Amino acid sequence: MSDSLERLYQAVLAARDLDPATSRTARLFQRGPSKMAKKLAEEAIEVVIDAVNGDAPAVVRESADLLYNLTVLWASAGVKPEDVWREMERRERLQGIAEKLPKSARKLRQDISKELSKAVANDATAQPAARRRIVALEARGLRKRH
Ligand SMILES: N=c1c2ncn([C@@H]3O[C@H](COP(=O)(O)OP(=O)(O)OP(=O)(O)O)[C@@H](O)[C@H]3O)c2ncn1[C@@H]1O[C@H](COP(=O)(O)O)[C@@H](O)[C@H]1O
Repeated sequence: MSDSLERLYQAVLAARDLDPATSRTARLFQRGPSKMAKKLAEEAIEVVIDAVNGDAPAVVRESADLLYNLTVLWASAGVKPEDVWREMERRERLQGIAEKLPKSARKLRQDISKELSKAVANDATAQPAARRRIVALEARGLRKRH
């Protein structure tokens, strides 16, 4: 799939400067990111409607339109397909690591990050409770890295 999207992305880049009268892509670039975003959102809704209606062939067609409009928006935003593949691979690795963590450790890390982000969100100095929560976490043997 990534090959097809990469070829489409290159075709979109090539069409960007064509005559808007004959190239939809050139017309989208001429009309700018808000028009691109509107078209992408419309296509996403069309995919949803066809999926809810159980119309698989229509989902296929609208998904192709959706991916086309997404690559146009990527090009406009300066995003390359490989940027997205890299992010997906990063998440895959994270998921892999998370799955390897023992449940207790993973749950504990989730508790810690929740507590610490709460403490950061509030003004920790003015919120003694937040400090107490962090101290409590430290007491559970989770020393800050120095
Ligand atoms: N992959 C696509 C592609 N997929 C979908 N579309 C267009 O996107 C539209 C999406 O369906 P819509 O129902 O929203 O379109 P519509 O009914 O015409 O509605 P409006 O957008 O006109 O309001 C369709 O009209 C398709 O023509 C595409 N247009 C171009 N490409 C490729 O983009 C490259 C550049 O082509 P040009 O834009 O024609 O230069 C080429 O490689 C093309 O194959």
